[in-house]
Amino acid sequence: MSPIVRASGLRKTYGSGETAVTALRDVDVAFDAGQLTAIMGPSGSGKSTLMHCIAGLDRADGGSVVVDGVELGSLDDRRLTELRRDRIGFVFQAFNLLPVLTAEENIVLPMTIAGRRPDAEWLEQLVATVGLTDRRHHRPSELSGGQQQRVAVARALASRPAVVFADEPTGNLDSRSSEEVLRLLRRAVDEFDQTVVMVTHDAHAASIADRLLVLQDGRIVHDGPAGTSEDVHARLQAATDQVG
Ligand SMILES: Nc1ncnc2c1ncn2[C@@H]1O[C@H](COP(=O)(O)OP(=O)(O)OP(=O)(O)O)[C@@H](O)[C@H]1O
Repeated sequence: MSPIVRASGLRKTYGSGETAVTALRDVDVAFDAGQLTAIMGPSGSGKSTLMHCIAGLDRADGGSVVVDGVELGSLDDRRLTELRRDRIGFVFQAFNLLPVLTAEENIVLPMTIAGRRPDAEWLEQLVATVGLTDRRHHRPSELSGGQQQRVAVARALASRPAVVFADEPTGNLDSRSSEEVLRLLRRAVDEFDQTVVMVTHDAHAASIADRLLVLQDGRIVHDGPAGTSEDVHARLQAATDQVG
């Protein structure tokens, strides 16, 4: 079975000359379907850059990215936007919900824009799974941070994308809401066979993953099972010590 996402020889440098910063150095990585992967690493190690390049939010300087069988480098901006809308789900630290829309309208928005209607039964299941059945007609300002992030997770899952990218999904949440969001991402993988890739600074969040990638200075320095929070912590420490 071929992976859902594959990056080969990915390179990215910001700026030029003396002030140039190399954020990715020949990164090769593949993500199989139905797995939850956590990406960790010290600040500035290239996590966001890697996620943005493999999610089609930014273009790498070299190498290739294939998502769901499509080589991103071959797409013009319009096609890339369509691929992101149709095949990729996003969860951001800042929720990014539209304030004038209700929870349910936010959930179906990407599909509405694409001119598609979500299957009614699937929508019911999704709203129930994220625990928002009685809040579906509320606007974001009437919801807690945890509830808003659950809306964002449902929105990411609504079109049954090939892959969901979550960038620090618990970064703005208290521990109880974080736990709820993490449990949801885990359920998306276990029950809906969703593929999820999550960037996080939180060792506990990473411990719910199947796989842990650790980045250091634009390279992957660890790739293996996530294990417990303590395991994650030790991996991160080892990667940091190794270079620092
Ligand atoms: N737009 C940009 N212009 C210049 N340099 C950048 C830009 N974006 C990132 N960088 C640099 O590239 C490197 C990798 O940054 P990146 O944001 O990918 O790291 P990160 O691991 O996600 O960090 P953090 O955990 O702090 O979010 C850093 O040295 C950063 O300063």
